[in-house]
Amino acid sequence: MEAAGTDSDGREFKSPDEMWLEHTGDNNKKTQWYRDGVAYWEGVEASVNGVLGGYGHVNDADVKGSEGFLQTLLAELFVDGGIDRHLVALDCGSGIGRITKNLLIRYFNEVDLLEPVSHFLDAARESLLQENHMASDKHKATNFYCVPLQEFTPDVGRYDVIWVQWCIGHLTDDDFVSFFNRAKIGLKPGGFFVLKENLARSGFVLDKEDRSITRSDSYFKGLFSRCGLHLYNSREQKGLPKELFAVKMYALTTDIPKKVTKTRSKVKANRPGIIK
Ligand SMILES: C[S@@+](CC[C@H](N)C(=O)[O-])C[C@H]1O[C@@H](n2cnc3c(N)ncnc32)[C@H](O)[C@@H]1O
Repeated sequence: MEAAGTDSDGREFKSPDEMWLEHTGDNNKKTQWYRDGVAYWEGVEASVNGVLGGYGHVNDADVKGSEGFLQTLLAELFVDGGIDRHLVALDCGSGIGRITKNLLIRYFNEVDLLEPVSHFLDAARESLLQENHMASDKHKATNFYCVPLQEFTPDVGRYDVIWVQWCIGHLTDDDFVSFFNRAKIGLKPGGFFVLKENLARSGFVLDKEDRSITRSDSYFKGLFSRCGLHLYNSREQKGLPKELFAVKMYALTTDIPKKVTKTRSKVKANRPGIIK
């Protein structure tokens, strides 16, 4: 990966390798990088506005965009949109459980959440367990893991979908690749990843405040191929304020998937269904 990038002070780096070497080049620096990232979020209020960096009002557009993409994927990849399957998702870097609460819990029978910042995860647990109580036991938040992505290995074959949104920028390239390689074993046969992230126009932008990087589309594609992942589909998020980075959703599979064939008589039933 050779494209040049900048940091939030406008300093230029010739390549990501130059930047990674400077910030995470030995074990001490790397430990500090991850500590600083978590410390930043520990100082942020556990609210939608907090996890969205003061842009709480983009929540609805974000959820709508994600829902459209998820519906397409479920309809194309799972028989009858997965309606006859016990669907399980993992929400990575879940923050306060915004995505689980507004989207995943309606489509999946179980959702696990992974988040390294304990006051975010506590807020998620509180609001989702309340929902569990009110809803039928056919869909619920099940496990709450307080660990960072770079230290997490999922149970074998538990998940239909592993959702990774607005958190992978905290991981170095090597940890990005090893996370996805470990996480592959957590997918059921036919399961997939959704990665939803900000995009730099080219190269990368390092945010020195929260210790994260925003990668470009081609930077991501280089990493997907290092992970041995297949890019099944992608879609740009619409309706975000112009001053924000562009946002893209990627659906990634471990193999080239076969689209589910729909018979004529089943066409009507073949749409994604919300679990009731
Ligand atoms: C911008 S917030 C997004 C939260 C959530 N994904 C959402 O969209 O509402 C970034 C999240 O990444 C989490 N995070 C920071 N470092 C992480 C790491 N190493 N592994 C996993 N998550 C991390 C933060 O604690 C925070 O909850």
